[in-house]
Amino acid sequence: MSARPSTVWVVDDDRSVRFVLATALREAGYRVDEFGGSADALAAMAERGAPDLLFTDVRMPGDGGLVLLDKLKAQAPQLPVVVMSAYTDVASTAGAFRGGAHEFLSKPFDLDDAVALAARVLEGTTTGDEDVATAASVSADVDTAPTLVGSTVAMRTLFRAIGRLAQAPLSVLVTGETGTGKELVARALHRESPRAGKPFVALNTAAIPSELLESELFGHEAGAFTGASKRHIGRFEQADGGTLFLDEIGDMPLPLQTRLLRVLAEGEFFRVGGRELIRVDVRVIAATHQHLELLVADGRFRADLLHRLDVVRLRLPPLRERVEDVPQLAERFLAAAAARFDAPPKRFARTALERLLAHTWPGNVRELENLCWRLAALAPADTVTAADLDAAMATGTAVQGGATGWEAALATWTRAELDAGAPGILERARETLEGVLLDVAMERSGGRRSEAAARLGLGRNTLSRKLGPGRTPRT
Ligand SMILES: Nc1ncnc2c1ncn2[C@@H]1O[C@H](COP(=O)(O)OP(=O)(O)OP(=O)(O)O)[C@@H](O)[C@H]1O
Repeated sequence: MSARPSTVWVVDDDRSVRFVLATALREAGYRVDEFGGSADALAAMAERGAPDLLFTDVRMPGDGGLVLLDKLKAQAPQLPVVVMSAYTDVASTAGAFRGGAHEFLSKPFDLDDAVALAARVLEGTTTGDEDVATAASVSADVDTAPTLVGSTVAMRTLFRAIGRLAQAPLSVLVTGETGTGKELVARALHRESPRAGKPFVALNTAAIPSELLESELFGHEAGAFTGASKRHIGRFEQADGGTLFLDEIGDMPLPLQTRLLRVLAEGEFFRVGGRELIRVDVRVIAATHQHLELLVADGRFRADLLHRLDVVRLRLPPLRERVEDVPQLAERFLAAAAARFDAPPKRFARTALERLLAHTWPGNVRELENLCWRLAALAPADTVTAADLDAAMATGTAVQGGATGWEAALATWTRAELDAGAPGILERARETLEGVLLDVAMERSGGRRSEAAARLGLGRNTLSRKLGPGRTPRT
């Protein structure tokens, strides 16, 4: 530290936060002033000039921290400002970075981290993000895509990175297992970027036959190949001015990788069969669940393309590494399902929640989301029990192809019925299921209705009604 101790200001309406942070900073040798709100800080600045560093809370009576940030940046553009907030979602962090924040500190924070951050900023050793942080201002959100949920350290760190990266026109490679939210991250990067008003175009490389991929990406002219009756505008052109999300990039055939690399380097291309040179301004975000370095070593992915796409890498942790986020995610999904079904949201019983936390989530967030939608539709009561959960998980496994026994048979039957466009599938399935249960229970109870009813957990009258006077057993 230089001879003159650096001055640090702490602006927060919460006296205890202010006190502990100021004390820790003083102990580290800084000259610290505390302010209970934006107005006091601005008045002090008018009087004695800017400090070397300023920490500010976001939500405060009067002007909030982001308005303060705006005013500070107008008066002292070089002043590094650290924004502190308990609101760590992408929109808040991106809002802070857009306003020119130097860093974002999630509350509650570790005091040592805050002091270390102050030291890094004051010694000018933060990562050179200043240019990024003070870059372009942006229009309001236009995309209403679902927001990323998560409050584990891993996710907060990710949100901060998204907030920061959204402002820079860099290529980003998003890695993570299937269903971890890679596309959602790409959408958030777009939504918070200066490109938000322009298109976000997604293309799943693995889902398109390789012979069609080139024209899907770059378009074609009429007559370019058999079946090309009309001109087709490719995804690159559709995304002009905006963001192109290339999912499963590891599945792109090698010849197309070569072409993509050239387009990325030159920013221009010909449509398939075309003569007009097309120029586009597109930010590319690629995603993969594969280990691209291994594909490179195998000769299946171009190293130079990897370098071009991988300017910044965001890794999405699998859900099993952040199970603390499961309850919050589940609540979000149950609420979304309830809104769709126009019903009150269901809640999890404690035992059900414990089961969710113990599960390993091979399908990650998508698996949890699907499970919640099934529960919202199928669990009978407002509270989801562990038994409801077991039943819904078994169905899920059947659907994902890992089931054995009757769930697998049911899944096969359902597929066949759906493919055949058969009507009333659920009703027929219910009737069949119930019929089998009743018949087998009667068989095992030697035809005694009261016993069969008791063993099934039904009232005797209900069973009688369901069996009817002359019903023929199915088994
Ligand atoms: N953190 C999150 N908060 C809320 N929803 C999420 C989150 N992560 C994922 N989801 C939801 O889970 C589903 C799967 O996410 P997404 O499609 O982004 O995953 P992905 O990693 O791109 O999957 P794949 O590799 O299979 O394409 C989506 O419906 C998405 O909205």
